[in-house]
Amino acid sequence: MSLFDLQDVSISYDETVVLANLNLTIHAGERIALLGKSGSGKSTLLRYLYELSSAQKTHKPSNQCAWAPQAPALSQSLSVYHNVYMGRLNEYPTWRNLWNLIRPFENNVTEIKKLLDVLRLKDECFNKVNALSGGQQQRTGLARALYQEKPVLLADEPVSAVDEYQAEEIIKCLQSYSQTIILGLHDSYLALNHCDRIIGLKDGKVLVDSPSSQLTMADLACLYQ
Ligand SMILES: Nc1ncnc2c1ncn2[C@@H]1O[C@H](COP(=O)(O)OP(=O)(O)OP(=O)(O)O)[C@@H](O)[C@H]1O
Repeated sequence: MSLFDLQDVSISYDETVVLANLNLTIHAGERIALLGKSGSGKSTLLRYLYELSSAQKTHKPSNQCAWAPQAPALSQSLSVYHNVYMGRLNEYPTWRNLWNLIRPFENNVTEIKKLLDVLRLKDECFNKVNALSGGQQQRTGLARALYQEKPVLLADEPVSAVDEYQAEEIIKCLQSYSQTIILGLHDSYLALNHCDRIIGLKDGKVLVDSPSSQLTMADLACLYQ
């Protein structure tokens, strides 16, 4: 089943075309890494896909995509727990959400702590976001997206602020929460080892689009020259 089918799509900011004449089909179950040097358009493409999925939601019960941007909009004066819980606000009635603000529900705390454990944020669960580092805040945004348990996850640089060991753990975690993942990454090694398809952007175009099993690190060097 195709989730996204872009035919000759160009994406612009005002008059400036960032990605031109894209032809991309993305299927359910794929684990895709978007690669390319800074400014090549990875975030632009991810945001476009998320907006497309949001626009399509009138035809579906709900948006099937969770979105973890590079700079998540977090409520700084609330705890990590409450920011993650916000991923599911729409699932519950208002009275329950208000009650949870004062007295968190045990089942939600258990679920969220399990997720925070993988993201190495468990000890921060009830700390306010404004006391966290940039990397911890980014992972809080990622936890909020994962907590939605949507079948598709679009994540922009989800592991840019962690060490390589933790990056591998986090990518595995993303794969266990969502059937389809599309990640903007800077690390070609991680992309080759944890994703099954690589889409490489350069000069406003798709320069590479292949199964990662058919690519080596040397094949990806062209994206950064
Ligand atoms: N809101 C915006 N308005 C105008 N131009 C933008 C906007 N956002 C991004 N751009 C431009 O679009 C191009 C692609 O940016 P984008 O953020 O998608 O790249 P990227 O590959 O995600 O970069 P990075 O790896 O640094 O995050 C860049 O030239 C950037 O300056």
